[in-house]
Amino acid sequence: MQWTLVIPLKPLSRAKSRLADTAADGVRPGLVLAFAQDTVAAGLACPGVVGVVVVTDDRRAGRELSALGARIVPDAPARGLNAALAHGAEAVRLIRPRAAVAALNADLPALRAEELERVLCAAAEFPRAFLADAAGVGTTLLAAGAGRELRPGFGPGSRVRHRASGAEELLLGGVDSVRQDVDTGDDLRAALALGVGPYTTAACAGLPAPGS
Ligand SMILES: Nc1nc2c(ncn2[C@@H]2O[C@H](COP(=O)(O)OP(=O)(O)OP(=O)(O)O)[C@@H](O)[C@H]2O)c(=O)[nH]1
Ligand SMILES: C=C(OP(=O)(O)O)C(=O)O
Repeated sequence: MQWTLVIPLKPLSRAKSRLADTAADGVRPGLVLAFAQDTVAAGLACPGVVGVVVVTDDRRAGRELSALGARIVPDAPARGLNAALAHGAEAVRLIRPRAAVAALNADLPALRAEELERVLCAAAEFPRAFLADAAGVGTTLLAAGAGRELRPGFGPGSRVRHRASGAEELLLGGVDSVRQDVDTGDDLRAALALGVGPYTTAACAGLPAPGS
């Protein structure tokens, strides 16, 4: 199965507020952009991925991520994360009505293409499927096969919501890079331990050691 990823991204100046202790206001937007660049680059490097759509109103992010090969869709609904994801999936299916779509957070700086490939192969066995985040309470990926509505229920505690929605939980091991979202300084330290991509490596060079 060939997947189109739908990646939501808040305006950089407002994103990742929980990283304020780790990255000051002046540098946090660049760090958030770097997370998104590493996420998009790994997504595009995944053999099962035919395209990446980023739903964002941020002009700088739009420019940089489209230079990597993503298609940028404005966050026209402006009604939060799940409305943005539903809108992105619709934009994909206006062009390819039978597209399989997978929503993926933009904060996965350690994402590895081969691990994403394993998750998408597993998701292809079900009409809808999701992967829980490293903390075990949220979700990093929600997939919907051809002809299936995405029905995103992201946000705090989304793991139980996605399970209750009938999506299959993917209980795979060895896909830590797909689970490791970064909300806090501790998350960033965990992602650095897994090994982050080149954009985040460069953006972290000027930061104090996370958690110090
Ligand atoms: N397009 C769009 N993306 C969103 C919106 N809200 C959240 N996101 C993105 O959804 C993903 C998951 O959101 P969070 O992990 O809560 O990120 P965040 O809102 O930047 O983080 P905090 O400020 O710490 O809550 C990230 O990629 C965000 O950039 C929204 O209203 N529109
Ligand atoms: C968006 C989510 O949560 P967080 O803000 O913790 O990344 C989620 O897990 O659905």
